[in-house]
Amino acid sequence: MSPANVLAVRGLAKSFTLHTIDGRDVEALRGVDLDVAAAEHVALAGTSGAGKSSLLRCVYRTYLPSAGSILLRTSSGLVVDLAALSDPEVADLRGRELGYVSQFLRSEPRRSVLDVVARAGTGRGMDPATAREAAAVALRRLGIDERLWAMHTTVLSGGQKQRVNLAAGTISPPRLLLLDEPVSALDPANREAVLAMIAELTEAGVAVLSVFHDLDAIERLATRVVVLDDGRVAADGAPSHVLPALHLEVAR
Ligand SMILES: Nc1ncnc2c1ncn2[C@@H]1O[C@H](COP(=O)(O)OP(=O)(O)OP(=O)(O)O)[C@@H](O)[C@H]1O
Repeated sequence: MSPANVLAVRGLAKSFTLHTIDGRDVEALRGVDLDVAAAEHVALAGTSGAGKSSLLRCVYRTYLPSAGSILLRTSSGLVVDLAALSDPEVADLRGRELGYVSQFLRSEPRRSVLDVVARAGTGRGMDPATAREAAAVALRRLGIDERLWAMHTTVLSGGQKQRVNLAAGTISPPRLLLLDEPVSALDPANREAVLAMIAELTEAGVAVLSVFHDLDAIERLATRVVVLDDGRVAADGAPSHVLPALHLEVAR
């Protein structure tokens, strides 16, 4: 693994057996190689079903890969293979090294907005008072009105849930941030605020691997674009090289 890389994925494969439909296998990933360095934002692109979300979920180890390695260089310089770690080892790394923000907030009944974000902070080793302060900063930053902080997350709108999710996922910047459609439910002003925050995280040295459906967000944030096609890497290069072809595909 090159010393510059935070993440090095090699030969990653993931298949699903559809037990309820004649037991057939779906191959979501068929041998993906991909690197992400510190302060680099790699955006995954490709048509629906190409394997983008499956790749993020394998890296976060929501999915156990079928084959291949997912090497992560931790803050201490140690290189670990996420594909081979036990669940408790992965859970430990999730707190300190890996952040994952999807488009959906896991609704936690009877837990307030401030609690949900502060708990993400204590999960990353902050003491409770510091975590509440950091949660307040993150919520303000993402434009969540203070009147909502005591409310249960279940009553929030889709866009509010998405921003609470982002506040929790970035309360203390992880080494590798995985983003799956983080602005899909946001109005233009909040979308701008979130895109600016993501750009700042990259500038601060966080390695980002993302999925955005809109090419404008990719154009603004990505330092590199990796195009997946049917579970394989079809292109990997600078946005200025890869995006024109994607624009043409969208226009078709
Ligand atoms: N949990 C699962 N069980 C069975 N099949 C799955 C599962 N997750 C993904 N797949 C299949 O894997 C393939 C890749 O799906 P994936 O969600 O990774 O694609 P994607 O590129 O993120 O698509 P989209 O842009 O529509 O979100 C698809 O054929 C999908 O049906």
